[in-house]
Amino acid sequence: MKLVSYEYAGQRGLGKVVGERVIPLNQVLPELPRSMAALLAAGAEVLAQVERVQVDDEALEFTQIRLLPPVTDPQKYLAIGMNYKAHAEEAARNGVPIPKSQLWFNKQVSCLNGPFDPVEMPKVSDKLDYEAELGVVIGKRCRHVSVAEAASVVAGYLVCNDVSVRDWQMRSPTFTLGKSFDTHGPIGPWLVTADEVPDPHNLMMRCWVNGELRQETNTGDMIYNIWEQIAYLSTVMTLEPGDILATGTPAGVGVGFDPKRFLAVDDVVRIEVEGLGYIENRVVAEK
Ligand SMILES: O=C(O)C/C=C\CC(=O)C(=O)O
Repeated sequence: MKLVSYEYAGQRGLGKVVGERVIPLNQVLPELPRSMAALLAAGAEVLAQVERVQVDDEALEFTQIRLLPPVTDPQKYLAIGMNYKAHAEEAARNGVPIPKSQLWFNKQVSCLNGPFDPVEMPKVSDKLDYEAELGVVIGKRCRHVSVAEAASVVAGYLVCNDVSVRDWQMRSPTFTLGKSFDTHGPIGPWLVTADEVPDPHNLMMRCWVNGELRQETNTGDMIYNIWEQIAYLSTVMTLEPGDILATGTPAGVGVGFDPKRFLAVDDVVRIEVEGLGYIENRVVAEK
């Protein structure tokens, strides 16, 4: 299934994508939770009910709705740095040491943004950068998950742009502030449930800026794979339904070029992951 969060006539709801249309799930199933994290927490039986919903006259056209981040209310949005070899090497050229273990940082959930919404160029920096990433959405409350069990706690996958403000990122070893400006977490366009992604470690991922290809990889090139990431994180913390993990960006980020190629106002960043669709965001000046 492809599940969306959307806004229509001033109301927010959950939808299921069928072909070119979106079934307004909260209209068809009034008892259904209105947020993705709550829907995932409701469990397999409720999701099976959603699976059975058929398209009818109530279905909306994409032109009628605004897509929101598929998960609008995660408890956590965590991202791993330097998780593709060629990217770790380009970062090392900028003086960022190659990590000896998984390097995780927070993107504050307040940075989440819709798949086609504008991304702001901060007033305080012009070092704005893009990072194409495969996103994982957790489907079950879990702790101490083994590598072998990790696939069973995944609800699905989506496309992420881990937008980064490089000077603010490097002001502190946690990266957090430079990764967390408002609007700097576009995700989407929908959550593709795990049953429709037979091998998340074999997906082509690409990023274009104004039509120019900047990043291209296969997700099989990750240093730490998704199952290792979930096992590592869940050693430390309970993961909750709706939590989002960004699984690393490949080589080709703007700060990796010589001279550096940061984003400018009016640039358009498009990121596509095979089987998951694409997100596309224009850079605008911060209001
Ligand atoms: O300065 C660089 O070259 C890149 C630094 C950090 C990489 C990063 O943010 C990541 O998410 O990976």
